[in-house]
Amino acid sequence: MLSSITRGRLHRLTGQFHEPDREATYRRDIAPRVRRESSLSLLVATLIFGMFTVSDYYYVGAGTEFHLLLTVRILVVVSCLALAFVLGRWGGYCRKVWLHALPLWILATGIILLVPLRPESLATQVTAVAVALMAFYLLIPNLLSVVAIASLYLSLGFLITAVMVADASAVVALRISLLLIMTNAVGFFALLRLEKLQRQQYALLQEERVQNQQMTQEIAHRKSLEAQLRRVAERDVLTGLNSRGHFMERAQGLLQRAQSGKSPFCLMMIDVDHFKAINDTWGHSHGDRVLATIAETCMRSLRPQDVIGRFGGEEFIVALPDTGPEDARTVAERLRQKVAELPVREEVPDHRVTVTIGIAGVLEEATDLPALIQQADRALYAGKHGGRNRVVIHQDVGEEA
Ligand SMILES: Nc1nc2c(ncn2[C@@H]2O[C@H](COP(=O)(O)OP(=O)(O)OP(=O)(O)O)[C@@H](O)[C@H]2O)c(=O)[nH]1
Repeated sequence: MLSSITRGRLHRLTGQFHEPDREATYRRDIAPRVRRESSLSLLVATLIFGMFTVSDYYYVGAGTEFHLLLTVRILVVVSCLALAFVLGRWGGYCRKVWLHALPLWILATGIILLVPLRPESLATQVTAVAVALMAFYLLIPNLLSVVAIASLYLSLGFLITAVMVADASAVVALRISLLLIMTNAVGFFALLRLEKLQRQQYALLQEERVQNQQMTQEIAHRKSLEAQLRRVAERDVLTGLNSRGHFMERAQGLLQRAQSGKSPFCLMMIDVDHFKAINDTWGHSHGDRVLATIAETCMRSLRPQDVIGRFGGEEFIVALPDTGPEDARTVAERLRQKVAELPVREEVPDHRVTVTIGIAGVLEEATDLPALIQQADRALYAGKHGGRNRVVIHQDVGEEA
């Protein structure tokens, strides 16, 4: 099915694209194929032309005429073979159209020259000319104008020679003319159709390529948008830590791995003490900077395999794989101390920022993440209740760190 893309874009008589640029691109794209096919067709046609030496001998026998015929055939064959080689290597279809036309003219001249040398076999030669014309039209691809002109030259040249040299009668000349007109017409329209079909196919292919390219670009754009969205969803804007949702996903994975590998796993809830007072006294922007500094401090103090996220407000959450409660306490203590020593004098002058940390460890196999969070939260609450700036493990809720 041909789309509207190609309809009306091809010249009626040449089958070429109306737009010169498009035609030039088309020719450039098919140049290697045309070169190959032209060279091969020429090779075959030349060899067939040469093979007719046998029939020359049959018609004229060994003698001067035969030698002349042989010379013509050898000249045509040698020059055409050389041109077939040149075409195959350098026959640029766009710039060197004359190179494609030349062998056709040589072949046509060779065929015309046979008439005075073998006038008695005119009938056979008419058939040979008709076959040669069809071969020109059908075997030489994508060169309609070149082929049409060469065919016209062969037809007229043959007709004139037949009348002038072989003394063809008016009736015979008329018959030859009709046959050649018919052969030319059939050949021309067959090649015209072929040229149009090939260009239509090419145009459709181009269109498809453009669409595919657009689709690829669209897919790449969407993928990059998706990645951007994912990054936004996974990160907390203020602190750069994992967002709550992303933390839950990652922590869930770590917990499952710990449970199936029967390795210890702990969860830490970190809450900034009296943070409301910081906001109220120095403003939200100062509060934000304090939160970001604490987040950075925590992140730097953890191991690469630990996962930290912002749980909400001034609360952070940490998953510690391969860590038992006592080791988690050590980590938490280190964190607590580092926060307490933070140089945040610029943000909150004369204020010592502290955090309270609640820890829960997996004791039973069935413990799930929400339960663990609840336990850590309870420990945190106990820590707040117990005076803040401390670490509390869930199993010893009520005790001070
Ligand atoms: N600047 C800033 N403040 C926030 C943010 N998220 C939550 N807060 C504030 O953090 C404060 C938390 O206050 P509370 O829950 O009363 O806790 P607290 O004052 O830290 O007291 P304790 O936790 O009991 O020690 C609230 O005033 C929130 O508005 C944030 O992203 N930036």
